[in-house]
Amino acid sequence: MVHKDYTKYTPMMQQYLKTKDAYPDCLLFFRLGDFFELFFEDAKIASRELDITLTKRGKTEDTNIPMCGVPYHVADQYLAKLVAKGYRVAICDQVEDPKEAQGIVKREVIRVVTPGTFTNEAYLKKDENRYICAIQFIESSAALVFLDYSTGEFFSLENFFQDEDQAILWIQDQIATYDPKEILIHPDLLERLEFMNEKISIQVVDDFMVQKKLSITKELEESFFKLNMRHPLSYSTAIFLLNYISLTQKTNMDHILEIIPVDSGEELILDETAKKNLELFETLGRGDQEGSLYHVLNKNQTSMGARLLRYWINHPLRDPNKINQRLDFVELLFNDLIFLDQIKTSLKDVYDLKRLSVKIATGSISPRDLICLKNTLLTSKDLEEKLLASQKPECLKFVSNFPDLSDLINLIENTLIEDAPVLITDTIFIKQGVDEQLDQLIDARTHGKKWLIDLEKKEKEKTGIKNLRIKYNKILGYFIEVTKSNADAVPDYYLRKQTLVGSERFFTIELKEMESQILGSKDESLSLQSSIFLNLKNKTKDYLSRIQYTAQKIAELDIYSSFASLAHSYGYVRPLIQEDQVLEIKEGRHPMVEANQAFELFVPNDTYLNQNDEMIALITGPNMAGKSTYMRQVALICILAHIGSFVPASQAKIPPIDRIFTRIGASDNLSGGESTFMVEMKEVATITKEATSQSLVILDEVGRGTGTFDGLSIAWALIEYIAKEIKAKTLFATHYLELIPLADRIPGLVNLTVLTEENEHGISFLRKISHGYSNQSFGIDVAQLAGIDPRLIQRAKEIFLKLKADEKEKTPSLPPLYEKKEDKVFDKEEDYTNILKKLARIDLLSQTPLETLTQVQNLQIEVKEVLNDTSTDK
Ligand SMILES: Nc1ncnc2c1ncn2[C@@H]1O[C@H](COP(=O)(O)OP(=O)(O)OP(=O)(O)O)[C@@H](O)[C@H]1O
Repeated sequence: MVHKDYTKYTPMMQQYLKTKDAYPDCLLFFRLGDFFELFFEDAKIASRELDITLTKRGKTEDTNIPMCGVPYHVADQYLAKLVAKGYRVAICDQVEDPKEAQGIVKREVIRVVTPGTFTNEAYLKKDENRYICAIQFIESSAALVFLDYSTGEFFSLENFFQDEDQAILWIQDQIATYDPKEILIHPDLLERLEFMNEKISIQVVDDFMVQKKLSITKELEESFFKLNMRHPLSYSTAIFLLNYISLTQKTNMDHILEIIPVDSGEELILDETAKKNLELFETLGRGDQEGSLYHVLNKNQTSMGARLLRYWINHPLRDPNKINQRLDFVELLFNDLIFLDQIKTSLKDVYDLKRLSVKIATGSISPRDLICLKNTLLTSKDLEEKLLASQKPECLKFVSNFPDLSDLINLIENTLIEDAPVLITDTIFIKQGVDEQLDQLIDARTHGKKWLIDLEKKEKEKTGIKNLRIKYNKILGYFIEVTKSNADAVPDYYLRKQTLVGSERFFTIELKEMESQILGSKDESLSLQSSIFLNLKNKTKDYLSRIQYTAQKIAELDIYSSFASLAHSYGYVRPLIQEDQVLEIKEGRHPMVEANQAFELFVPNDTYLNQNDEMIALITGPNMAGKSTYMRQVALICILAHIGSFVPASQAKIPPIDRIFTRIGASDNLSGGESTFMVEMKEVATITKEATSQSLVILDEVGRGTGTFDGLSIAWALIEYIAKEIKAKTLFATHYLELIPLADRIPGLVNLTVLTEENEHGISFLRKISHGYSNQSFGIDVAQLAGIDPRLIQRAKEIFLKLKADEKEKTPSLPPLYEKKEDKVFDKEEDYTNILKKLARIDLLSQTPLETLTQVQNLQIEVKEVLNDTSTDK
């Protein structure tokens, strides 16, 4: 609602309404004295969302104006709640001293707090970045930029797509990876995207035009220049996002030093499905962080390390050299426990430099923060010295470009006392010797205090009043207090100031004079300290890029030491990264199942996959045997190796992998309007379109979501397709026993099974993978273990025996094997004869109509193929 007629309101309300009308999509926090107040509709929303009392202030046309408010010094606490619920809040503060104001105090919106730009670290998750994102999709090119304003981390991604659906999928994958809290997007694109996370705040942008000239650092300008050369769409998207930040934050952005273009060609790609299925950040069932890969790996001492680890897991490397560089460092720390311990101990004291950087840039850093910065920089110097002293080549390389921040350390150390406060008050926090005038003022204050003590002593002696005290409060200033019983003993020169129930308060001319000296020096020293501190804050800005770089180095070191500790705790080994496309794991374990298994010991298993005779492993075995665990374990070991971690195995050779695909049940999207089977088929479609011979494919029971024949046929055809067309290393778990004989017919396909033992008590799981197959599912035994009513189990057993007995003793006729067209030597006549022979062999009397139908359908396909080939021949 726009309030056109302001005249019926008081001047203060008019000021409020004009400001509110300029920010219609925000709640307006309007500073009145020590409170931020909200009025009208805003007040109703805030009182509901923040659970604060709704009151009223004044009236308009006989109706009360609703009002509620929050104390200004704790406003962030309420802002955090509002932005978490997706609101934007405009902060309208007093921009002149009320004492100097003529008429109504001048107020302006100093900042708009939005879900993606809220930076108070007390309310941010320590181990998670908080991104704001802008997206553009123009003529087949899609660009996304992600900025964590609280740390200055800035990334761009750009891709070209021929297929629009693929572009949408890609955009959604990136959004799921970075999990932004706020998105700037064009309405047309918004319509085509499906946001799983409803908490994301969406800002619809009709036009990505830049409205304001930006003031950015030289470093950022340079990286923008490079970005514009390679990815112009990302460039314009990034400029727009920064423009938005500048318009809402109304402050500088000097902590944003570069934009990093993310090149997916250099990464092992993990789409959202794979991340979910492999439980990289949360468990499948309850969505808990505990039990995820991130949780097992995160042994970091610092928040910076914990956040960087998230990034590394989301973006595993593909280049063996880069992976080996990380592994070298982990190995070095792994082999030197004392050194590892020293580094971990030092890292414990490290402060979050990245989140400090936004405070430095915006000038909101406190004296206490600067002391923390100085101490962290001292620790970083100490770490650098430790690494240098080790004389190890990896360490020397790591510290070779460590920035020198000694000047800044000295500057802070020489200016601030160690116990510096969070808020600037009149307490002294600037060191002696920094400013002569300040020293004199402090002297006067100290002298004044001593004078007061002496005066108290002198007056006690003079008057003989033992409990005479000199006290101070804000209203009366300094005064002499005596109890009522001694009031008669006070001398004439005592002037009465206040009478209380049990005491009398006086002053003297002498005391009044000293009071103005002491209080004057207090005010003066406060303003002098503030200006010295302001100067220090400004100088600190010059060191921002070096501070950011140090933060990055500390975060990396933290992860390396975390990986080394993890390797020790769980007995991980360094993987060998080799290009020959052989994946070989000896005694591999599942990192999360192993870490969470308190009672049962994890049974290790071997894996061998190559690009020739052992490319696809078909895994059969009873329910609950451990098939899914085994397949996930292989994928997780590959991911661990690609992020530079040791792996849970006794030996591992891992080839560079371009992408891990997973098709594992239970990830249906019913709320998104798709059936379980449709989701399954979409995932299979992605695999067939995008997997390459360097991919790892995990397929768990593909086809089980539909009728047996459909499901079996799809599973069968998929195995053939992977073996012939894609040649990706694949693990395929199934209960379709009909697929087992395929190993004899499809080169590269091998059968694996999980061993079990049967005894008089039923089935026991050995969890051991072995070559071979299992043609029993033991589904009823597992149902019994699950506690299903024994009567139901008994009946199921009877039905099972009956069905088995009815089964005809015959080898099912198999459809012809898939053949690649170019391999086929074309002979029309011979083909027709073969088809006719097959038709003649169909045993109409002994098989079911459905079986006959399937066989005829297959023959029909073959006939069509021959006809097609003939027509292209002509
Ligand atoms: N190697 C192992 N060592 C110890 N426990 C294991 C091992 N593998 C699996 N398990 C445990 O066995 C249970 C079943 O494993 P999993 O889900 O992998 O079986 P499955 O064969 O895929 O079953 P289904 O066919 O019913 O899906 C899990 O709880 C897991 O923790």
